[in-house]
Amino acid sequence: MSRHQELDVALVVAGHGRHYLLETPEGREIKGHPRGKKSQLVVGDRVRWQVTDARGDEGVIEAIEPRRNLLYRQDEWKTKSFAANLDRLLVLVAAEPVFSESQLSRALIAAEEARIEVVILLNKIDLDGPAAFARERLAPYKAMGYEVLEVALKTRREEARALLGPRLGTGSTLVLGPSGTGKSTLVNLLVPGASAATGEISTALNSGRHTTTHTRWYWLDEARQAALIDSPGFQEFGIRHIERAELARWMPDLLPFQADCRFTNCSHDHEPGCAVRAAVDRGAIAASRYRIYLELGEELTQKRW
Ligand SMILES: Nc1nc2c(ncn2[C@@H]2O[C@H](COP(=O)(O)OP(=O)(O)OP(=O)(O)O)[C@@H](O)[C@H]2O)c(=O)[nH]1
Ligand SMILES: [Zn+2]
Repeated sequence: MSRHQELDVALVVAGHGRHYLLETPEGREIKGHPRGKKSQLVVGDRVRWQVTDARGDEGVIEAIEPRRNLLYRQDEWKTKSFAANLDRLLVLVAAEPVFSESQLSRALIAAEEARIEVVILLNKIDLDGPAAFARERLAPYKAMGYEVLEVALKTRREEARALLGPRLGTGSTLVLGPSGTGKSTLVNLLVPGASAATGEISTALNSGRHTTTHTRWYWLDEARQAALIDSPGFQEFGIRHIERAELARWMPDLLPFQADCRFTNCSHDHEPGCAVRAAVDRGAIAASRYRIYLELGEELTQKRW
């Protein structure tokens, strides 16, 4: 048993640089400072802490509890963690702007590898033409087993709330979505007062912008059974942490075929007797997904320096 076992537990609900906002089981907010120089804490972490001030609202973080999972991205230069101890990932896409299938696939692969359940949410279905096109592009993802929900977060608010409320009603959900898809609209629909909280943090940090600049945990209900985690936008979802040889394993449409390849270490690229390529040829795997597989495979094969 760890020597920190007798200390109080708290949840990391936000982090800015070297400071963390912790929440006690009673719902009190504590300003937490990690011991040591480098800190690896992320939102969703549970920590053991010890009070350091007379009022009891500041403390030092002594230890981090083991994580159930951690979602992160990794490019050539750095690793960026999104959050820990997630029950699901909600990938938000929209009819407009047209979403990148590569970015979507990257998020799904990272979630599969981290064993985190995924829900794909298509927003702006009030835009008929673009929505039909988006649906078409999402069809392969539905076919490979992903849950795809559809909403118009701005124009059909009650309908969206009725659909998402129960679906996200337990556990922690991280929301990822490119800029302009309606991430703020989603958070504000489900978390009354969220924009004020974002503003407060922006003011405190002098960032002056009322967009999400930090990852933040929001409770969805008073009983604090369900949470939504909002995180800032990013350019590219690097998946350098995925093994090249394992890539197809995290792609549910490729996975069932690879056992039938002639070579057990088939890269599904050029080898004879490749069952994955045969499946692509007869349309059992979407051409777009195979293209993404090849691109990602290439990326993961490149030397790091
Ligand atoms: N037509 C339509 N527009 C929507 C819907 N939901 C959001 N929008 C619009 O889409 C734009 C982007 O919405 P935001 O919620 O600001 O998107 P965001 O993803 O937070 O974008 P960033 O702030 O750039 O990160 C806004 O102009 C919204 O009004 C919808 O259901 N239908
Ligand atoms: Zn193969």
